[in-house]
Amino acid sequence: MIQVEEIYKSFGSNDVLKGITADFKPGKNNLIIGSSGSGKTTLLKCIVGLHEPTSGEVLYDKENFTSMHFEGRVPIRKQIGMLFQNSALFDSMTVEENIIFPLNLFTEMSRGEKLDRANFCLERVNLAGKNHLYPSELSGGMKKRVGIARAISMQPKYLFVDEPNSGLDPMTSILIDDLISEITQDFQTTTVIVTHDMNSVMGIGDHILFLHNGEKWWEGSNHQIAHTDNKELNAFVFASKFMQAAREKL
Ligand SMILES: Nc1ncnc2c1ncn2[C@@H]1O[C@H](COP(=O)(O)OP(=O)(O)OP(=O)(O)O)[C@@H](O)[C@H]1O
Repeated sequence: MIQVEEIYKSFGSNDVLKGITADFKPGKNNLIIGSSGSGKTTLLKCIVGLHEPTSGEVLYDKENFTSMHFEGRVPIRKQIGMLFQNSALFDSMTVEENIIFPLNLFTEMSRGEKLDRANFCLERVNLAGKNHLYPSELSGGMKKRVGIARAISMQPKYLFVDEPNSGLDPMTSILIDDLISEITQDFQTTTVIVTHDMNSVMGIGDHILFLHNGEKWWEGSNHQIAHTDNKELNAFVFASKFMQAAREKL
């Protein structure tokens, strides 16, 4: 479990996060949503240590990550998998080399063990046999799946995903969401996803945090969100005509 306690983050005079407290549980898809500039990415970066919070704490399974120095954080970092918005694959490496990259950095595994792990991960994302392709030979959806395979190569306890659906068509987006959700279930990862995508919210939102102007404005599940009377959340969720029409049927 990840606990975020009273996180504040300012950049100069810009107070971006204003006291966010939340728990993210294992085996759940924890979604952070909110309009542009509400602080979603800043919160994600504070949780993984890419930003230091101005105040407040982040705990990984009760261990205070925020108060640790670089060296102390290494064991927790090794248990973190990340899928970045643009998949962030290395273009000069094959699919297999991309997946093995973290294993080379962080483990003493033999070459055979690394290849076995790469093949297991590729199978898990339905890309078995694509080992020797280069990223330029892959579609956007396939790149995301390779990104997921790399993110799970270290068998992470914690999985962070930034905008998994950006640049994907609706059908592929749903496949990627379902894959992330299955992995969360199968490996009981604590998964934290930043998203704008209302299909994701409705489809896989076990636990949703809605940020508004840097504050936690609402928290609940996808079942609850459809019936909320929170004005700002309603405006966000039902901004499109399609969602307004869908609400009539809920
Ligand atoms: N490194 C930084 N230095 C200064 N200001 C920053 C930095 N990172 C983010 N900000 C500011 O923090 C605010 C929130 O940005 P953030 O990227 O967290 O929002 P977001 O909700 O993820 O937005 P979007 O949905 O558009 O990605 C913005 O005003 C942004 O300018």
